Amino acid sequence: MASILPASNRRMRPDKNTYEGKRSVYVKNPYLDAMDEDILYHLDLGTKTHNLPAMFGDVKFVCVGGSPNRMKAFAQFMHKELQLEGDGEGIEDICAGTDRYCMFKTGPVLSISHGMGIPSISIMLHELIKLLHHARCCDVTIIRIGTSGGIGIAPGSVVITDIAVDSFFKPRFEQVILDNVVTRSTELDKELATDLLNCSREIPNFPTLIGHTMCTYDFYEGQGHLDGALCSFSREKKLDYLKRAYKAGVRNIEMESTVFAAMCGLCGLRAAVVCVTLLDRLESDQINLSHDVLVEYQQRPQLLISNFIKKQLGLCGQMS
Ligand SMILES: O=P(O)(O)O[C@@H]1C[C@H](O)[C@@H](CO)O1
Ligand SMILES: O=c1cc[nH]c(=O)[nH]1
Repeated sequence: MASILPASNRRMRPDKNTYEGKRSVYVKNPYLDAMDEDILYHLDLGTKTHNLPAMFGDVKFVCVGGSPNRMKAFAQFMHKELQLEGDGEGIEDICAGTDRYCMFKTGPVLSISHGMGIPSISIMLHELIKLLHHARCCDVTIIRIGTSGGIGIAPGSVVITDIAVDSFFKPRFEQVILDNVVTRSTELDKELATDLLNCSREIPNFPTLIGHTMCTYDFYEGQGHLDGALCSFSREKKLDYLKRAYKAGVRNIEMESTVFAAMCGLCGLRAAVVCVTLLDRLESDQINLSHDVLVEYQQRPQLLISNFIKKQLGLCGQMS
């Protein structure tokens, strides 16, 4: 992929953020326009060193997930599904110059890892959103494809999030800015969620539902695990909490959806969260699936999203 800008182009700056009749990617930072160069440090990309419009201008779908290997596997899968040239095995990590995140591009689909938890995905999203903005991308759909703990549903179920809630079951993300707390909405695109659910119905034996997703700051104490290094609550308290979550509409728990929904919503990205559940937290805490089952479960959101993307691109006669 041609990525490094010739010296003569190094002063090139993106145009203003307006694209007639299209939904552009917004940045809401008055300082950005005045910057001579924007270095996307954690992605090892920049506006002077890379021709971002040439590299990424055609991106229409961005898929993100915690694990670098999963996101590479997804890119290879998309390569096959979109019937792109070659076998996709040698697909290049665009962010190879940093080991913070990895990024792969297959046609109009970008696949990026975000690590675990709100701080990690938040840093990636700041730089990704600026990247899409600098590249003048428009009409971008972004989907988090992840794993989660289910509440009261069979392991292996795929949950499409209608709204992300915090540990108090509230649809909000509280961003600490300097020494202020700013509350942001965590609503996701309802039409996109419904389209994804309809798409899932075309896949045989594919348990899928729409529900609230609870996003916590921690895997163990934050999610009521009895198996962490620290645990100061009883089994009864844990179950009482998870049952109250279920009653509030929560069907799964993970660690990124609130900030993902908040940031994408503010920046004009059509966003969805699709996570497979690895266990039912009313039944257990330890994830003891065999490797093969774990791999198969993790592929479920990938299969759904690949079918969805193919449909969107008019390749629906070739569903997996
Ligand atoms: O996308 P992944 O599968 O990494 O998402 C969940 C939430 C945490 O990042 C992690 C905890 O195991 O998995
Ligand atoms: O229980 C789980 C499983 C995966 N990811 C989570 O955040 N929680």
